[in-house]
Amino acid sequence: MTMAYPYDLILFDLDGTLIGTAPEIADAVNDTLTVLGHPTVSQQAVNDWIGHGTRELLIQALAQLLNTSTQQVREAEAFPAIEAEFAQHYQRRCGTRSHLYPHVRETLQALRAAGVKLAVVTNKEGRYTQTVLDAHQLTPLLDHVISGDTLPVKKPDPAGIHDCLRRFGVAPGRALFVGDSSIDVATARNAGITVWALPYGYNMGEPIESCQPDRVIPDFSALTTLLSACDTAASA
Ligand SMILES: O=C(O)COP(=O)(O)O
Repeated sequence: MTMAYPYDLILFDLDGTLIGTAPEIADAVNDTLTVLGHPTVSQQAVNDWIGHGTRELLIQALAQLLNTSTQQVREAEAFPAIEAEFAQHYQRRCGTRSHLYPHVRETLQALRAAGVKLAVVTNKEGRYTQTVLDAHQLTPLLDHVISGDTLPVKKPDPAGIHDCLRRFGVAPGRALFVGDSSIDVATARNAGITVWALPYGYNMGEPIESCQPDRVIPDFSALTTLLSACDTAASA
């Protein structure tokens, strides 16, 4: 018998939820800073800057090093060239030091086999999203991917979720967001869908409980167990 899950569509954040990407993001940022003749930044600092896309992360790193505002970095004449330099390093680093979190692949496979539509909604720019997903052979398991530059707005704007709901003809009550940060919780709340959160990702240094997701789940095996329990409860 095919498992009937309580959700027809599950949307996943990428960085810190499906894949631990922080080490190779730090490598690319530090490659860039080294070329520019700046000191490097720590892994912890990079972890805490993840969330608004790699462009914003690079801006934060430069603002800290140059002791200036993010606005000034964003508007600096030299910034486009720095971003282009970073792009080369990040494309090269993508997939080299990231890792899939435990039980992610089996969970996505099981959900897909049960007919649940699966999508990624990330703030990471599209070209890097694709490289990271391909490096971990996740692309064939996903029905749709929305990156930080796919739409005119990114998370916490709910447009990415709305796009997926429309695309798959799913009502908000039948969709679940699984993420690792306050940005993900806010995005799901803005779209009016349920949100479960993992505690091991990147939440700008804050414990995930402080964002008040509907549930905190320890890992992906718990996700399957909880969804199956919902099924048992529904059919009891
Ligand atoms: O690239 C980022 O900063 C954030 O990416 P995420 O939305 O997948 O967490």
